[in-house]
Amino acid sequence: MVHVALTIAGSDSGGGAGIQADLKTFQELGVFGTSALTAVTAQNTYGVSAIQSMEPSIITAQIQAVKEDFAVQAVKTGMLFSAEIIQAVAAELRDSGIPLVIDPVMIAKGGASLLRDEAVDALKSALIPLATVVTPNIPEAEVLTGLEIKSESDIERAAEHIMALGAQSVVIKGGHWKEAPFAEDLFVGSEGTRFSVRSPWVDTKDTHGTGCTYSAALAAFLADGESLPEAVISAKCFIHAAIENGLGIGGGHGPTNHWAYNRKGGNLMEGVAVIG
Ligand SMILES: Nc1ncnc2c1ncn2[C@@H]1O[C@H](COP(=O)(O)OP(=O)(O)OP(=O)(O)O)[C@@H](O)[C@H]1O
Ligand SMILES: Cc1ncc(CO)c(N)n1
Repeated sequence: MVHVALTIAGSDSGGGAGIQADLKTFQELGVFGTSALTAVTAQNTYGVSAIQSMEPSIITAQIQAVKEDFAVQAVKTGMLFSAEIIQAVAAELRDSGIPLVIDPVMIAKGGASLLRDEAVDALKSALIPLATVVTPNIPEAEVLTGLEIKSESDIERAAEHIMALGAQSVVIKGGHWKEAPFAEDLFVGSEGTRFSVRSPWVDTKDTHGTGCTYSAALAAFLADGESLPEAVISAKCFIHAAIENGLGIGGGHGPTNHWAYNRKGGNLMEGVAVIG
């Protein structure tokens, strides 16, 4: 039977990030995509020009409508914007028993804020404790932990800190740490599981929506029954193929190529290595 995943995220009119990236990723991975829209952004590859968030009650209603009808096998959250929205989403996900990927989206590539400053506390206290896995980039990990991340040991410390907030596991994505020799993500799970997944850097400006696409792929592989460590590795393979085969559309930070993984053929792990 087909597996069902739910994304709770904002709309990116430019189609490279947000709910559009999530649904394209689910589709490519053979998972039936459902959605609860948290906000509408007017956005393209240059940046965000307007944001309108949804009323929490309509977000709750969307999640309930999906949950009442489908056996959802994985949920991911993206842009949540306000503390009220985070509380509404957390109330629907608490005790659901469904694997939950939290991408703690804060700032768009062009600098626009997708999460109000005062919502960070709600994210930490209400949502992160429900997470199967949290997937911050390095600036997001700094905001969540209050730590300054300058080295590999800082990344490890930040991961432990996020686990201490109650998350079952964390992936700290290395896409913003350009001085590192590889684009390397650290996974830390329960019972001491810890490894890194790395790929060569792709020299491109077309990285709009990499985090959304990555976390959607992670949710899709979980919905499909992969174990968490397997899904972390598979999601890296998906995003690496998507970045490596950029589409060259849009004048700013262009979107990634959601078709690339399926069109790759041969060894899907090519270019990706697991360390530790
Ligand atoms: N230039 C690159 N080359 C190869 N891999 C990359 C590159 N940039 C990012 N990645 C990988 O893409 C994934 C997403 O990481 P990143 O840190 O860019 O997320 P993000 O900042 O949340 O993305 P966004 O905010 O654009 O949605 C990670 O697996 C990271 O290692
Ligand atoms: C709607 C939306 N969600 C997430 C991101 C982060 O990439 C974005 N740019 N736009």
